[in-house]
Amino acid sequence: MRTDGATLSAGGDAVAIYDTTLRDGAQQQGVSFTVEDKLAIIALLDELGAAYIEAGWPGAIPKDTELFARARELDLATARLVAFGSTCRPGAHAAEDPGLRALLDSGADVITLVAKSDPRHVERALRTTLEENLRMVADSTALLVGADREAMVDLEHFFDGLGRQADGAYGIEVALTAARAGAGAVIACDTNGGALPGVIAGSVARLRRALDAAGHPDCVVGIHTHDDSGLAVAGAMAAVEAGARQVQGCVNGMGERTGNAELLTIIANLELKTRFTALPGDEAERARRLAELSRISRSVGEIANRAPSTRQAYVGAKAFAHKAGLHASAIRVDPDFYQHVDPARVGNTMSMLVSEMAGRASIELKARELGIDTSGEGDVLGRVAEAVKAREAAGYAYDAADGSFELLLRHALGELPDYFRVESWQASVRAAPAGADRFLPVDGSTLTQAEATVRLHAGGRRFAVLGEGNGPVNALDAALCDALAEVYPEIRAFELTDYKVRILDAERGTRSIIRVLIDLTDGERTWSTVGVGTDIVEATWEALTDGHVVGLLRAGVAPR
Ligand SMILES: CC(=O)SCCNC(=O)CCNC(=O)[C@H](O)C(C)(C)COP(=O)(O)OP(=O)(O)OC[C@H]1O[C@@H](n2cnc3c(N)ncnc32)[C@H](O)[C@@H]1OP(=O)(O)O
Ligand SMILES: CC(=O)C(=O)O
Repeated sequence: MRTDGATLSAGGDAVAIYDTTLRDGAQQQGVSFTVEDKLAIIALLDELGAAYIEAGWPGAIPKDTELFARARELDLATARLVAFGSTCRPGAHAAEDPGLRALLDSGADVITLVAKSDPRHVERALRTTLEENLRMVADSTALLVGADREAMVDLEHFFDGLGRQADGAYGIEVALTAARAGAGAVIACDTNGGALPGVIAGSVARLRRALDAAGHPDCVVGIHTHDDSGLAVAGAMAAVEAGARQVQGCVNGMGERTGNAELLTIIANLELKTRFTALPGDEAERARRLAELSRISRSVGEIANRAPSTRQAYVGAKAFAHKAGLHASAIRVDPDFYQHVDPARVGNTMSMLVSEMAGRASIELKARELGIDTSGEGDVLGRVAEAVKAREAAGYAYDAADGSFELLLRHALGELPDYFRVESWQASVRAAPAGADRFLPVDGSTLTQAEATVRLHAGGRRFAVLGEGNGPVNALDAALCDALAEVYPEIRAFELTDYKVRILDAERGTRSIIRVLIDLTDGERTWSTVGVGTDIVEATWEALTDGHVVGLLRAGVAPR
């Protein structure tokens, strides 16, 4: 029984999830999977419960030929591996087509063939007749079926073709030809990503009716959409409503040009908002699989070396992050007021962002998220909200620096531990030696040298430490770390993972206010801090010292 959101459909049914991250997803600029990458993603998709994983085009791409050879050893729990290819060439017999032979030799027991279904493409791109294209589809499909393979046919440019033809019959005829030859599924492809959801729904319904009327009720209709109009998921959902029972897409919306339909969003939509099922198993089993969506998104992103968008529906790191004070005040009563589903159902979490848009409720909820009890501290909440607004007006940005916010809050609550006290710091940069060639090849060394001195008190002792580095920030960091590590050896594990600088009033040029945001990790936890100043080193120093305090706090270190 689904409880979240609206029910989009009255009739229940199972929709087969067909992942094409490894084939169409790999058609995205900058994506290049190794065989090992593909094997790792196959394992993740199988864990998730995809019905089909289109893993590549053996015969056309050598790595995919190797992948299918190695995949023979795989023992997949839910998924079936699909080899992708095209129909035979015009004028050639399917049985003699080297491409089809390679698909059969791949050992894949499911094979999807792409076929032209728009007369314009048949006549101008394939340079053959409409009849010959039907013959190619029939022969190629029959060859696969005759070899005991499950055959599917992608109807390339299906919607463009139907839209342009006076009677719109050819795309349907290609589908019926494939079904007659034994195809188990015909997939309506919005290859150029230009079709609107209403058009997709109407055309898919028409295709379904045509197959039924021709005596092929068992031939599944699939949908394959691209995001060129920003409507790939909407188109796929509309197609399911209209009778499609297989949905193709890619994890994190990877794919050619603007990408394919984001498959995880479709799975979540189907499972949480319709009566259709997208994952295998009973209700408890499907809920368990659904809760893996966020992890799968991140893992595939890591393997592809393309971090998913933090704003990605359902699974993005910020998909349930709330910034507006009015939202927070209602969320305090019930998170459902500003969330379309419970984030836990897709393995995600809610988070509060504190900024100039915060009210007391935002501060209270963020404090709760940080494990800080603010009950009975109504005045403090108000004061902190005001302080955040005033400091953001001066250039700070707390929604990207929850570590700095924690310090502000703990200070207001009188709970900020006194780890160390800075007496003074200074940093200097020495210019390149006279006569040095600034157009020398870059070899990792720099032409400038920097040093910094930090004087501070910690653990009842005074430290005066000189640091050297390849820049003033690096030198300051070295000096601060050397001084503090005498008392707090824990900070040796702290590592800077990101450093962002922003000029806040660019029209003032080099006299501008500078904001520095840094991300730190101790290998277990990550946190962010912010510093503001008229000087980049001054802003960095603030972010850096705050970063060390937050790190000690989060590691549970007591002041020494
Ligand atoms: C919509 C999609 O995303 S479909 C997936 C597309 N994916 C890829 O193209 C990735 C892999 N492709 C490749 O490695 C190569 O393009 C190959 C090996 C398939 C073909 O390479 P080549 O033989 O050098 O041909 P080329 O790429 O120049 O052109 C494609 C040929 O296939 C033909 N073709 C295109 N679609 C089809 C089809 N559905 N059925 C049969 N032939 C087709 C074209 O007309 C063209 O024929 P031509 O060589 O007589 O002009
Ligand atoms: C088959 C395919 O990838 C397309 O038509 O977009």
